[in-house]
Amino acid sequence: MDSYDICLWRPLPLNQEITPSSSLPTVSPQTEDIETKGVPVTPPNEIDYSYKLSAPSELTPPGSVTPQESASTEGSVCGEDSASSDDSASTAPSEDGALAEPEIAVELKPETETPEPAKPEREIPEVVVGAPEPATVAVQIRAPEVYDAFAPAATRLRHMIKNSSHIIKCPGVYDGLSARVAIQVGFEGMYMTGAGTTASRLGQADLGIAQLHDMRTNAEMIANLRPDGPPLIADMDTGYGGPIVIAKAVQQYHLAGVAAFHIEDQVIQKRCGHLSGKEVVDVETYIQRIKACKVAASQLRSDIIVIARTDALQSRGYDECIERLRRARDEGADMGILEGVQTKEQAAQAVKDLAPWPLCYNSVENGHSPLITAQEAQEMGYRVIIFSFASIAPAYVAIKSTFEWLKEMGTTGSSVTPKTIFNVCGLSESMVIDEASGGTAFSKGV
Ligand SMILES: C[C@](O)(C(=O)O)[C@H](CC(=O)O)C(=O)O
Repeated sequence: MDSYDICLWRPLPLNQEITPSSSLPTVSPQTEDIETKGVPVTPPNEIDYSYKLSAPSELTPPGSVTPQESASTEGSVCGEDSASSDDSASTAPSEDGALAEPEIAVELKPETETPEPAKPEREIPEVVVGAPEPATVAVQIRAPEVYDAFAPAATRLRHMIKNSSHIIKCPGVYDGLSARVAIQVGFEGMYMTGAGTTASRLGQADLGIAQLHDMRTNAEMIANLRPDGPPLIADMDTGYGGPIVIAKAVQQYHLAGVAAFHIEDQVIQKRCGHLSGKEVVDVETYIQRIKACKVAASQLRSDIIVIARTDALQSRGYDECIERLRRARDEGADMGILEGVQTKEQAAQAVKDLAPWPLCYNSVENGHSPLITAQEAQEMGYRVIIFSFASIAPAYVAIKSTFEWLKEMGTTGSSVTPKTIFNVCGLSESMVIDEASGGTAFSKGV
């Protein structure tokens, strides 16, 4: 028994103030170590991939096309470039959704200047948190500026949660392209939605159909697009089994490079948290799940962040949810999610009731919860906000309206070039690698 008692590893807790001595050491990449003679290579996080962030003024509000509007707008093609579309297509909403098409200007020369780490375009204003004392402390922690791009994503996310005064906004991504767009736009973190993974990989509804293999392979691909990029929070549903399977799931997510995951208390035959008729397991079974996560993470010496989610609101009420989350917290869960909150007041109350334990808000627009913006969630004291449907919903709208147009007109009317997509998906990264390796794959252009 003793040999299994290896829970000595204690990752940095998220609900305690950190001191400089517990901060990550800053690693300055040794450029000369990775420079080969005659083939100048910059460290991975210093390569100029020549991506340009869109200016906020160029952005079209993503909510500007609702599924209803799209269905009823004959001939409109979501995601088309009106400037270069033909007459009929020019009625369509502006191109690339919210994205200005990046000019591909592949720079194969080594950088002369060290690039700034991606920063949000607009500073998020400092907020005064209206929560009671402990929550205020948890939210206002400002640790020293330490950020190591080479640290595991889990470690980086832990430090981001501890060290930033603003809420970490994570768009839901469900495949490589949506994740690439999140990286291109410059998000600090990403969220792999189980609903979106199930819909896109399996063509199925969020009913517990996706299994560990489906989820892990998707998460692994997304997390490794840019290992030094935005940390990935991934859905782990119910953990896909009992404690042994859950421990395997944690191991697989850890090895996949996932920074954080949430595990819930629904029965294995679960459903989306924003559907009615959810059933939850008893508290002891839920706590077993959390313990299994912590044992596995501990064995792996992993910083992976365990987010305990409860779906008990519908069937057991608010107080039992808070009790479940408290128990999960006491078992070492790093963060909590109260799924499907019914009112803004309830969302704010949960932060207060669980303070200083950090909470993540799951924003499912048009789901069972009220619309809460990132700013509002920040003011309530939430530390992370995930927007589960942020890519799958607009993708559906765009694909459907384009297909309707194609069916009618015999052409998509699209102005997006193949290169636009390839650029987002790392064309220039591949070119840099080829050039630096002495390859000539792109010597005649691309
Ligand atoms: C967060 C979630 O687990 C997801 O898979 O994205 C879903 C989102 C949804 O299906 O509405 C959930 O909230 O259960």
